[in-house]
Amino acid sequence: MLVNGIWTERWQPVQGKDEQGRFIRQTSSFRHWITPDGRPGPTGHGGFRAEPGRYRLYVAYICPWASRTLMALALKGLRGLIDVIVVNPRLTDQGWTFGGFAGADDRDPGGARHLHQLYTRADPHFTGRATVPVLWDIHTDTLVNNESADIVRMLNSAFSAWTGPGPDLYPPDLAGQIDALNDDLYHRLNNGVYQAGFASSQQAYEEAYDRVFACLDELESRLSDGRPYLFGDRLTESDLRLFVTLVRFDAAYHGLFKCNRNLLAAMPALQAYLLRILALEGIADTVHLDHIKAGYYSIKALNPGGIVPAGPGGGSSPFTIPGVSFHDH
Ligand SMILES: N[C@@H](CCC(=O)N[C@@H](CS)C(=O)NCC(=O)O)C(=O)O
Repeated sequence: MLVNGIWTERWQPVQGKDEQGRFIRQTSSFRHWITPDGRPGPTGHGGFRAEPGRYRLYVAYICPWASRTLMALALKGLRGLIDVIVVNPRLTDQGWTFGGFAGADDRDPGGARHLHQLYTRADPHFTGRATVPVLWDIHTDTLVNNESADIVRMLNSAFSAWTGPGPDLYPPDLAGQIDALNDDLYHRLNNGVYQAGFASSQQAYEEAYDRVFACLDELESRLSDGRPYLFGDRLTESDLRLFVTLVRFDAAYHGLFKCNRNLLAAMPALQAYLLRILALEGIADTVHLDHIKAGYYSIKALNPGGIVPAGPGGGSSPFTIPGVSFHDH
């Protein structure tokens, strides 16, 4: 992490913990918004006008938070308007780096060797973790936003002059319900699996494990009425949030994070939902199972030997579905 602009190599996967050993995720620090006319959004400064070719999105395919921004790019038809740079999935003692892994970009067009250099370019005294995703403004050479929830929401509306409206991922009539479900999904599931994986006490692990599976059981029952998406026929932000955790579940969370009551493949409604979203145009390209496995299983604190498991695979693999071309990278 960075301390007053200086990189410290004492990187710990546990971002913070409370007195009971519960994992705590750091809050994001750059909160500016791209808006159609450059006016400030709900937080941060103005001046970030939606323009094709002006912005760059730095992601790691391993990272669920970054992946939801990639899903939003795909669904909103923004892949040609915003440049995407993919980092190496293995976190090093310099944090995220460029190059050295198939499917990752060899270099940063902006000249950084490590992602943390973008943070210090934007704020020479930055203190905190250099996380992905990063939304970068090429024109003013600064970091716009490093909070995926904001990025998904601004991509939903800022660029409609170029793309047309596309699917509304945050429709006003569902906003309150989406906010409530997002909050619940974050605490019990998206971050819940990390709380299980990075727990430093048995009690903290078991609490997180129980929350994860209680949440999955509720979602399984919610989707068992045949609805295609969480809120019925409309795909929303909440679906992006659920998908990114589900698609990593059997490959990483079941084994490495010890969320092992059952595989997701054993939950038919959730599995069908996962495959339904994976089949949407552009979504399979956001999922790179080789990055996901290599990245998670390189976390030394959890897997010192660095062995990457061969499974899951075979007939029950979620990635062998007819009609969906899934590439490892
Ligand atoms: N609040 C952030 C969280 C992002 C986050 O935690 N990213 C992780 C990867 S999944 C990261 O970059 N970790 C690097 C580190 O902690 O040093 C968001 O949703 O955008």
